[in-house]
Amino acid sequence: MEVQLSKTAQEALDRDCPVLVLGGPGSGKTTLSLLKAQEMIPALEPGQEILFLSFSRAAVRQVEIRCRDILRSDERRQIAVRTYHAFAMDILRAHGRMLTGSVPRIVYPGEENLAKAAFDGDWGAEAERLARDDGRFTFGQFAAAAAQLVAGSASIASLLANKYPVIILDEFQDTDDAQWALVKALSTRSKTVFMADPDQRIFDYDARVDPERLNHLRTHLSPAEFDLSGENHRSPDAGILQYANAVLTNRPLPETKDVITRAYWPNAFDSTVHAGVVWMLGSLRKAGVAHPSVVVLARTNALVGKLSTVLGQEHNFNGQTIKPVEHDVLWDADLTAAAALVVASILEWPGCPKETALGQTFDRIADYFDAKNAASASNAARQTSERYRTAADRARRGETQRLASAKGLTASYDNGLVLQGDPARDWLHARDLLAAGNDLSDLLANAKFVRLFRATDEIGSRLASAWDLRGSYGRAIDLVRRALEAGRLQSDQRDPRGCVLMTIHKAKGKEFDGVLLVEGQYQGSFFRDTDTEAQRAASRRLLRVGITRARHQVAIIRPRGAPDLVTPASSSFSN
Ligand SMILES: Nc1ncnc2c1ncn2[C@@H]1O[C@H](COP(=O)(O)OP(=O)(O)OP(=O)(O)O)[C@@H](O)[C@H]1O
Repeated sequence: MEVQLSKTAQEALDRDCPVLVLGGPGSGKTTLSLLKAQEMIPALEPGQEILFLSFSRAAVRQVEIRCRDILRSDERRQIAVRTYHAFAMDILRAHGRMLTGSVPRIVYPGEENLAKAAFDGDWGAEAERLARDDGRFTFGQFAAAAAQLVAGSASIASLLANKYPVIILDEFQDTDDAQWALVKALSTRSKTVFMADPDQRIFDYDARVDPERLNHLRTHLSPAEFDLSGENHRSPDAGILQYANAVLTNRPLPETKDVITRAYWPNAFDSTVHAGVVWMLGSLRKAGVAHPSVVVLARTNALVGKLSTVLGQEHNFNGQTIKPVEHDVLWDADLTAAAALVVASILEWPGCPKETALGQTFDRIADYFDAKNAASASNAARQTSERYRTAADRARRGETQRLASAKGLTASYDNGLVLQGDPARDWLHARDLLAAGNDLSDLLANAKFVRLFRATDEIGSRLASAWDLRGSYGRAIDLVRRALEAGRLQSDQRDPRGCVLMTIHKAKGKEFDGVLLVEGQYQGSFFRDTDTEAQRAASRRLLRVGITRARHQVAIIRPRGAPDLVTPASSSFSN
C-alpha cells in the first residue's frame, strides 16, 4: 500500500509516547497507529508484543485485515490484537485468585441471564457482589476486576508491562469507566498510543461511556496531541466527507455527485431499495471498480432483516425486472440464537400444558431481551425482559396477561397450534405467531436470520427425526440449541464480501466502495419528531459514521416527506 504521510502524521509517528491521534473518518488514524507499531517492533525483546485493544470481535477482525496491508508476516506475529473483554478475562484467569482468594469463575452470558432472571433487584450491584464475595465474574465485571489487579499489584503490572511494552488503544472515545481504569493502570508502565474521534462517539446511550473521556486522558497522561482532522484518505476525491460533516454540524449540504438521495413512495420501498443496490453495483463497475464492495446500512436490526428479504426477491422497477441480489448479512449471532429458541419453544406447545408452554415461551422471550441488553446496554431491552418474566410468572399461575403481545400469544395457544410434521413449514408457522406485537418486531427480524447460521438443514433434519420418533417436536429447544452451536462455529469464520447488509453501528471502522443508507417508512427512522436535541445530535453522529464508510459513492434512500437531513432545509434532497 502506498502511504504518503502528512507533516502532522509524520510528527505523530516520530514523537515519543504517550501520543493521542485525533481525526475524522478515514483520516488515517488506524494506518498511522500500525505504522507506529511497525517502528517500535525492532525494539521489542524476545517474547514481547505490541498490544492493540479494540471493542468488538468485528473491530479486531477489521484491524487484523489492515495489519495484512501494512505489516510483514513476521511483524504481524508481534502484534496482539484483542478485545478489552478477552484481554481483561486473561488477566482475571491468570491472577484473579489474588482478588478473592480462590480461582475465579467466569459466568458466561447464558448463565448470567438465568441468574439475572431469578434475581429480584439491582442486577448491577448483585454482579459486583458475586465477583467480590463469591469469586464469580460476569462479563461486565472483567475490566473493573482486571483494573483492580493491575493497579493493586506491582508484580502483575510489571509482568504485563514486560509482555506488552507498547499498547495501542483504538476508538478511545468509546472507552467506559472500567476500561479507562484498566488503561490508566497499564499506562504507568507501558507506552501508549491513543486514537480517537469524538464525533464518532455512537455508544453514548451507555452511561459509563463518558463524553469527557478525552479530557480525563489529557489530565492524567498529558499525551502529545496530533490532529489529522483535515485529512481524508478514504474518499480523497469525493465530496463524501464534506457531505457527512454538513449532516453532523447541521449546515447546508454541499452539492456533490458522490452522494445522491432518493425519496420513495410508501408502496415502492422494496423496488426502490433493490434498484438502488443494483444501480450502485453497476455505477461502481462503470467507474472502474472491478469487484465493488457495497454495504446497505439501516438503523435497526429489524430493518436490516427486511432489506435482506427485499434483496432476495424479484422486483419490477420502471418497467424492468430486477433479479435478486446475492448478499451477506452481518448480524448478531447471539440475538438470532436467542430468537430461534423462542420459535423452538412454540414448537413445543402441542401436547404441553398451557401454563408450562406459555411460561417457557415468555421466559425465552425475556432471555432474548437479556441478550439484547448484554449486546448493548439499553433500558428498553431491560424493561421488556422484566415484563416478559412477569408474563411468564402470570402464565405459570394461570393468570390473565396484561401485555398485548402476551395476550396475543396466549390466544394463539388457545386456538390450538396445529403442526404438520414438515419442519420448514411448521417453523415458519410458529415464527409468524411472533408478529403478535410491536415489541417483538426486532425479535422476529432476528429469528428470520436463522438461515444465516447455515444450520437450517441441520435444524430441519433434527426436528424431522424427532417428529418421526414421536409425532411431535419434543424438546425442540434443546435440539435447536445444539444445532445452532454447531452452525455458529462455521458462520463466525465467514468473511462477508460483495453486497453486505448491517446496522450502522456494526459498520463502524469498516470501509466499502459504495454505501446505501436506508431509512424505513415506519422503522429505522433517522430522526423522530419526539427527539431531544441530544438524540438529534447522536443521530447526526451516527449518520456521519454511515456515510463516511464509502470510498466512492453514497446513496441515501428515504421515505417521501421525511424531515430534511439538515435544517434549515437544503436543496440537495431530490424528490
Ligand atoms: N497516509 C495515507 N496514504 C494513503 N492512504 C491512506 C493513508 N492513511 C490511510 N489511508 C487509507 O485510507 C483509508 C482510511 O484509513 P484509516 O482506516 O487508517 O482511517 P481511520 O482514521 O482509522 O478511519 P475511521 O475512523 O473511519 O475508522 C484506508 O483505506 C487506508 O488504507
